[in-house]
Amino acid sequence: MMQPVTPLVPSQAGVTAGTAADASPWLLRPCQDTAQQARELALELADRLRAAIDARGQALLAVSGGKSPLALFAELRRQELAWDRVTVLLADERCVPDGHPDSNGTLVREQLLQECAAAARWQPFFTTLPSQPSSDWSEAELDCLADSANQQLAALPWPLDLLVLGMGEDAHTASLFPAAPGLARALESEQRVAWVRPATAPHARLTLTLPTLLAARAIYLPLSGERKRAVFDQACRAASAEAPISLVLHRALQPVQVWLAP
Ligand SMILES: O=C1O[C@H](COP(=O)(O)O)[C@@H](O)[C@H](O)[C@H]1O
Repeated sequence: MMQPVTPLVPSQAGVTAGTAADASPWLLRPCQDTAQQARELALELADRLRAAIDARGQALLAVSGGKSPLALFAELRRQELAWDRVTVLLADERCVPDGHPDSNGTLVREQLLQECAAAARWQPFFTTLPSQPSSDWSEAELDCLADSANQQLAALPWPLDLLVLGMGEDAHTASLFPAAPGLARALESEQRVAWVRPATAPHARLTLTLPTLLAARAIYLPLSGERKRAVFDQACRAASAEAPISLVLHRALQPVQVWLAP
């Protein structure tokens, strides 16, 4: 059944529910611009981390890579909280060596784990990779890498306290890419991590699986730009593996908080 498209009508708090009929509606937060989005989202994420630490003595934070989160990371790393009780990991990683310009892990270490946030514990998906480029890796090699990541991550205090997602203009989120080899397993696996080999983007990837994403205690999706807004509007209509972000929006255990900037 088609879901109604969510109108953007801010409530008094500036947050609106996604759909009245949806069991886990997303929440919309309109922002004036990306600077305000980053500033206010960082304050909210810091409050969430403090609350998790108060409740459970520690916090598990997963962040996304790509180009969008730079302003958010610059604001978040300055927030004063008990960062030494926070473990930071990625929602997804490109299978490239540490220091590569496309490495999400390098981005997080250089842009987020600085200033106050330098005290956080960093949990990478991998530390070493096969020597040839990931485009040449066999499925057995990718299985091996995902198995090793699952072992590394097994001892973390799941579920995620806080998950900050991104979204591509092809409706991928984390590294759940539409129609990609590996996607079917990443959507269903009971493991934390699976591999995906996107046809439309460089590098094989490791990604948190859909069940792992959906179980997060809080999920934020900051978006900006008309093209991403159009993709998001489409994803609101129905849950479909052709638009993996829609699976998160429609099925997350907690309403996804979507922060929309022009
Ligand atoms: O490849 C990826 O893309 C998405 C979106 O990236 P952006 O550059 O459009 O912000 C990102 O969320 C994901 O972590 C990354 O690996």
